This record gives sequence, C-alpha cells and structure tokens, in this order.
Amino acid sequence: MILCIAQVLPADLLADLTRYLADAKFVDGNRTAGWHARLVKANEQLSPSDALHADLIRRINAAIEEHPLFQIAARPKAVRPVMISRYTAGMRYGTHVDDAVMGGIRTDISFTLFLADPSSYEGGELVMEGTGGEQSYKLDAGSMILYPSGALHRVEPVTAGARLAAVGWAQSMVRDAGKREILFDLDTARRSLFQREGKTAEFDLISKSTANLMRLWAET
Ligand SMILES: O=C(O)CCC(=O)C(=O)O
Ligand SMILES: [Fe+2]
Repeated sequence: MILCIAQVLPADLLADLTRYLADAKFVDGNRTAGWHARLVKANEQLSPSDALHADLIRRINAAIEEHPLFQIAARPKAVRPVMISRYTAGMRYGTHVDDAVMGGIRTDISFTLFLADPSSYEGGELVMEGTGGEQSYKLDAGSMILYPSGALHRVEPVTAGARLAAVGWAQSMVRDAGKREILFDLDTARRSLFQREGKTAEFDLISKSTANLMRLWAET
C-alpha cells in the first residue's frame, strides 16, 4: 500500500527547518548508500553537526510518529531517525531497492517527507516502479508518502531549484503488507462509522476484530 499523508509537519517546525537548512552544511549522499545504490545515488545529505540539528530531527520524528494515519498504516515497532537530503540541478537517485536491514531494524516501510515547495524546483518526482506501471509523486512541503521498502523506486533528476526531503524507514509490528492493509482498512472503516453514528454495536464488533487481528499478527 502506498499512502500520502498531508500536512504532517506543523507550520512552526517547517519554518524552523527551512531557516536552518538555508545555510546548513550538506555532504555527498553517496556515503550512506549500499554498494549497488551507490551506482545511482547522486544527492547531498545534511551532515549531523550541532544540537539544533539533533533537536530538529527529534521534532520531525515525533511529528511523524504521533500522526494517527502513520500509526494505523505503519503499526510501527521501530522508526529510524530521518535523514535530510537535498537535490540541486543535475542530482537524482536512480532505480534501486532499499536495504532490508538498516541500523538494526528490518525496513518494512520507507517514507519521504517533502520539505520544499513543489513550485520552487523542477523535476525531483519520487517514482514508484510497480509491475503494473509507474506512479510519480511530488508532494507539498510538510506532506509525506509511505511506501513498501521492497519496491523499486527512484528520484527523477532535478533540473532547477532544490528538492529538500526527510527520508526514513520503519519496522512494523505487522511484517506482511497485506495484513497491514487489512488492519488499515478496518481501522479506517470503524473510525468513519464512529464519526457518523457513535459507539454502536457494529463499531464495537469491528473494534474487537481489529484488536484481535493485531493479537494474531503483531510481533512486539
Ligand atoms: O528522496 C526520496 O524521495 C527517496 C530517497 C530514497 O529512495 C532513499 O533514500 O533510499
Ligand atoms: Fe530508496
């Protein structure tokens, strides 16, 4: 399942981040790529430098992890601290699959949180390469896409301006993507039923099934 979530970052955090990134130090992103991704990765990454950087990363991770849609779509067990990347003219990240294990966690879900206004740069779409064709994404600043870490994907070349993004990975309590989607659908349905009709007997039954499927499937 691919899911786009609008406005994950609060406006004050996006403003602090934009100010910080305007004159922050970026380094060659090739350093953190696996051996085959290194052949196609041409971008820059924010170099961890000061306490302010650590605080911004902590605030971004908190905003992502507290988001209710992230919670029900990812069912996170562990989330890596995000990496901030920048692509200026000529940079891109060609077709690759993400490493299966990073920093001691299994990567089930990858995510990109877009940080630059889409009208401020040309190109830089994130393209998901499925067996049924390609789908490309260029989201508003502060919005995020979640996608399965096992899927081939690429970032199209940037031809003008600068694409800024925070990228990260999560291990889910529910390893199987199909099972996560069943839980997501049931949880979404029960919340909408609750909005419309309150705590009905049907709501209680769907809640019971959702919780009991979690008991069957969750690795904690
Ligand atoms: O910046 C993006 O949208 C994705 C980056 C990416 O694919 C990666 O870091 O593995
Ligand atoms: Fe990737």
